[in-house]
Amino acid sequence: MSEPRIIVALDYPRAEPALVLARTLRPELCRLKIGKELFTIAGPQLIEKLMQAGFDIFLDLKFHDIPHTVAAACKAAASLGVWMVNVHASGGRNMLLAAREALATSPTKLIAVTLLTSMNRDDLQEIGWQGEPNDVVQRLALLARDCGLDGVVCSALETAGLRQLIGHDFDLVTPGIRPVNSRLDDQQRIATPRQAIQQGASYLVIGRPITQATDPLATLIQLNQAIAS
Ligand SMILES: O=c1ccn([C@@H]2O[C@H](COP(=O)(O)O)[C@@H](O)[C@H]2O)c(=O)[nH]1
Repeated sequence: MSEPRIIVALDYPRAEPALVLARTLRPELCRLKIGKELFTIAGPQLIEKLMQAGFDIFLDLKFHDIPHTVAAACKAAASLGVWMVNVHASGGRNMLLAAREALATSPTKLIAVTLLTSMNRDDLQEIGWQGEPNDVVQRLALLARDCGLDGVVCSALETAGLRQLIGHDFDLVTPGIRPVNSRLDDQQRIATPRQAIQQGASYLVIGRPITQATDPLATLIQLNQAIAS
């Protein structure tokens, strides 16, 4: 069986519901993502339990700070044995290089967030970032690649362009995945799972469409079928 391409975002306020959901899912069908909310409350202990259950973990803490601090944080995160960690590409070259250097001998993947999938053109203008979302994503992805990172977080709307620009040896991790007829919630740059894979995404981050489904396992199986066919 090929590696799982879906990463389920466990955005929960406590460990218990995350563990309950994980017990219904299977490591051959998905990886799991732990973000700021759940890690703040449940920490390394929960990661350990989920890894013992066989899941690869993406620790999505999106570090963004001075280079020394981010390097130390990445090292601490990777020491938990997680599969993937991330930083914000907008932290700049020195921060990205420091993060890369900190994980130089680690098997943990290091990727950078380009532009949050909850942001659109107007949001960009308001914070004074030049260009369209696609331009910003390409600029930051090239910077991340130059600094030796393993990939970036972007929306599926930018993946085809990034594949042309950067090629295939670079992970493109895409949140903002919404199956047809599902709620947008706070996401703005979205695509269906199938569109994302067709456009060149390596991994799809999917939270609420799975975690809030009546039957999360059945939904995960359907989504895997949709991206396989
Ligand atoms: O640009 C980004 C970066 C990270 N995320 C995270 O992905 C999930 C998406 O959850 P949904 O419920 O499927 O919207 C969430 O944990 C975010 O923190 C993102 O959405 N966009």
